[in-house]
Amino acid sequence: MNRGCYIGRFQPFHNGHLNMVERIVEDDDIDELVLGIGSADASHTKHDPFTAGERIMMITKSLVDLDLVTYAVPIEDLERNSVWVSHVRSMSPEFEIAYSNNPLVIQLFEEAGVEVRQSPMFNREVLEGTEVRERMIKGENWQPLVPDAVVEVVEEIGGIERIQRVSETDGI
Ligand SMILES: Nc1ncnc2c1ncn2[C@@H]1O[C@H](COP(=O)(O)OP(=O)(O)OP(=O)(O)O)[C@@H](O)[C@H]1O
Ligand SMILES: NC(=O)c1ccc[n+]([C@@H]2O[C@H](COP(=O)(O)O)[C@@H](O)[C@H]2O)c1
Repeated sequence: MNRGCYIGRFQPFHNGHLNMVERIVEDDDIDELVLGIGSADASHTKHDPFTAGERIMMITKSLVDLDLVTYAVPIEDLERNSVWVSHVRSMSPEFEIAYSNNPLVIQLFEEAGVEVRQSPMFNREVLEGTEVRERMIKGENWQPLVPDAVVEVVEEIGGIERIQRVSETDGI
């Protein structure tokens, strides 16, 4: 039994993340997958608009039809990178393989002796959290970049009004 762990901020969970999960499903040696929600303590900013709970909703609803057991686990940031992998382990179901394309995350897991698997970037020109958030702020067409379930969650929580308001300057 092997469990994987895919870490990201998922602000919001978009189709690039979904493609990555679908690719992990194809890894025959992976039976279950943890989605580690990084910067879990961050919310209500332009860079990190959604709470950990809202990101859990986005991920759970987007992956509901997937043929894989998944766990979404919030992971708060720490001041010290050197102990971050222990911190992740302390919050997560046990896992053997980490999935990430983030150089710092890869470095920290490899130093801790964890196998790391990367994936190609899917349609990265548009499938990027920063691009999705920019489109939300400008009132542009962000919906095609995310799973339908994420559109529903963003609507339910008033996410567009929130990101637009917290991105405003107060004019001072
Ligand atoms: N289009 C994509 N294809 C494959 N992997 C991706 C894609 N976008 C992000 N990832 C990977 O998913 C993980 C989590 O990414 P993250 O939540 O930071 O999304 P992001 O799109 O890079 O967001 P942001 O622009 O907010 O930094 C990282 O390892 C990242 O490299
Ligand atoms: N010291 C730390 O708290 C530490 C170290 C490495 C990664 N992280 C987090 O892991 C996540 C990595 O996700 P991304 O690949 O989406 O950037 C981020 O939330 C990042 O803050 C935290």
